[in-house]
Amino acid sequence: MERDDDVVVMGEDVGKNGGVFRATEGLHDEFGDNRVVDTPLAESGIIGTAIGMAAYGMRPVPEIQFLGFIYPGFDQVVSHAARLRTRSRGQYTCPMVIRAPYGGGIRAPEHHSESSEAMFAHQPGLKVVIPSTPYDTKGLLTSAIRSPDPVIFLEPKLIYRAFREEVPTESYEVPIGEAAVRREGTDISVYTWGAMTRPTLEAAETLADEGIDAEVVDLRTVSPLDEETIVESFEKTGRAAVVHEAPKTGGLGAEIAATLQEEALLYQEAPVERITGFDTPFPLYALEDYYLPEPARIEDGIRDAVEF
Ligand SMILES: Cc1ncc(C[n+]2csc(CCOP(=O)(O)OP(=O)(O)O)c2C)c(N)n1
Repeated sequence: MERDDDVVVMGEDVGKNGGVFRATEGLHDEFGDNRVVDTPLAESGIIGTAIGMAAYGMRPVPEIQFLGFIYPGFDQVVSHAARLRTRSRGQYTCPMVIRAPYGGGIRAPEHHSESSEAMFAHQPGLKVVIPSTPYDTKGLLTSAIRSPDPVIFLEPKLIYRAFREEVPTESYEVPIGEAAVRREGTDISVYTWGAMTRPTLEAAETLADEGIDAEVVDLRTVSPLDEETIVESFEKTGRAAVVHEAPKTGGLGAEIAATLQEEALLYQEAPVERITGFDTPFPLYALEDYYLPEPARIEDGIRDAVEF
């Protein structure tokens, strides 16, 4: 925001209040009413306004308070933001970043915990980014804001303030569309992202004691997928599991499994395991821990694939 006056933050309570998760804290004091805008509770209006601002050269960063509340603005995202470039044959672009806390694990009520990243990944014209570390969050958000096209930037609520990491004060970019191999291994490739990265790494460490050496790939961007890194890892291990919070049916696990079939069938030694949430609406507190993949369930899934 210091470097580019066109970057404007907007959303429900992002200004004086600093946002429900304090992600925009201090920005209003520093940049004032015109750069940090408290909006009405109206997601369609927030995103629609941001699209207009973006089309005319600004770089709006609207916050949707929880991803589960984006649906009133979904029409704006799909019908307009995603296709402004193609509709206008490149005359207009939509350099907008929609930030939204998402995912489960913090005992929030209905609408606050779901993981609908696959819905956005299925829309051509959008990029969908999900960081899993503080360092990546800053670098990916910077890349997203500088991107000429719309980015859906999903922030896993479970890992806000969950751990600390050194983050440079200077500006840097982490490129969109590049996965990170978080743990190298030779027996199975485990693909995950966001808040599931840490329990997956924990499961991999436990399995290492049993002699199962899992490679853990944090996708970081779920659209476009980094097919090169995904396939390269699989060619080494021949086995795969995908861990995501979202329901299994129609989730990105299916997309990754299909990609492996198309690109590396002859390397495949076992069916691709999908370790996911369940095909139900996200449950209330009592069942939340059961719904979300946790290390023991992730370990079981990986064992199944390795022992097939
Ligand atoms: C469509 C939608 N967007 C966001 C929210 C999250 N949310 C819950 S309460 C609230 C603030 C409501 O403030 P106000 O309308 O002034 O009512 P108050 O609770 O202060 O009486 C928000 C943004 C929501 N519940 N639904």
